[in-house]
Amino acid sequence: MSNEIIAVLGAGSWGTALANVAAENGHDVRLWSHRASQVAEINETHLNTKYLGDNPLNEGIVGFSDMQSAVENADIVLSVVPTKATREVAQQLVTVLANIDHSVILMAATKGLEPGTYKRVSEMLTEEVPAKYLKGLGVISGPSHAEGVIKHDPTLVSAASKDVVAAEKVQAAFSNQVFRVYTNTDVIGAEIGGALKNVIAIGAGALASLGYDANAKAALFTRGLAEISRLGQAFGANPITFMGLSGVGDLFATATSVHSRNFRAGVQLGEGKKLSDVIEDMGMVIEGISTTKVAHELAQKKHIEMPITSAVYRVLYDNVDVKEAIQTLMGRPVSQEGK
Ligand SMILES: NC(=O)C1=CN([C@@H]2O[C@H](COP(=O)(O)OP(=O)(O)OC[C@H]3O[C@@H](n4cnc5c(N)ncnc54)[C@H](OP(=O)(O)O)[C@@H]3O)[C@@H](O)[C@H]2O)C=CC1
Ligand SMILES: O=C(CO)COP(=O)(O)O
Repeated sequence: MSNEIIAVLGAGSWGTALANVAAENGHDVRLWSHRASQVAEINETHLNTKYLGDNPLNEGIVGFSDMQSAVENADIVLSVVPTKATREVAQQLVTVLANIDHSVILMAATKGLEPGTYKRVSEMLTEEVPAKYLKGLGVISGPSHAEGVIKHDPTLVSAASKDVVAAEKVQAAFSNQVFRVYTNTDVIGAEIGGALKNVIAIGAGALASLGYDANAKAALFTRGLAEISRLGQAFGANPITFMGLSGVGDLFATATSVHSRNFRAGVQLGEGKKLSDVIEDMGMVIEGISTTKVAHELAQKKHIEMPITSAVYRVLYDNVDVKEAIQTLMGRPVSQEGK
């Protein structure tokens, strides 16, 4: 394995965990954060306490406040900020790449859709970053809680890109005995699966808060995946992708785990907590809250049946009680499976 220079933009839980994987593989890893205090903590104590508690970070990770120093000579750049910060950070990256006249493989590990435009993260990056600065563009997706990755739980993800060489480079750079990267060319499927599973995970948390067991969970996962797949296919995704890591895999990991911010948000909403309090108390991005609105609007616009997404939307945005939302779902006209 060759030694790569890898810049990670965003030092939240996922950016830091991915930086740690790359540093453990012996790469030169630069972790950029917009907060100087966090950079100091990473460099001085090899910890990121706000996001990863007392889990020690590999000492090969160097924190940077200056994006240009982080990106200089980088082979691979990972964008791991929340969806809502993606364009802003991409614009800063473009300024840097123009200054140093450099091109990179750019991968997003963000899972969301842009409000208003309905764009996927890779679409935002394509719009923001001129092709002359790109040696390949793609996404990293799959069932991968930062809390598990940092503790070396065996984890599988996919690196999806139309550029197979770029995806293989990312695969080689990040794979090891506990972190295994598959390549995939279906970027649309990987992104729709990664973004939409968060909506179903909120629903799963709400179900859990009511004490419902395996039947209800299986119903939610199965029909949730059916509507994710319907939306994905409307955008040209390969339906097989939803049977893979960034589909059913990530849905399972997120909708069953207390590590998931989306699942936990669903539990709290089900317990009657106000949405604004749920967001404030989490202190980390809960992507599914915004994605639910985007997906609900998209479903209406494109006439795609997404009843579970609509139910989660009504709980989040219309203050509908979880039990009432479930009753509405169960009271829909009976139908044929496979449609
Ligand atoms: N956590 C996980 O296990 C996984 C997360 N993801 C996805 O990765 C993305 C990031 O998630 P995660 O790391 O968990 O999020 P966190 O909330 O843990 O961290 C977000 C990071 O982005 C920084 N940030 C926010 N806005 C900006 C901005 N405008 N400019 C620069 N930096 C900014 C935050 O800084 P500050 O501290 O100042 O707020 C923080 O360092 C999400 O889309 C998520 O869905 C995907 C797989 C796993
Ligand atoms: O995407 C994730 C795991 O694959 C993380 O999910 P949460 O954002 O819900 O924590």
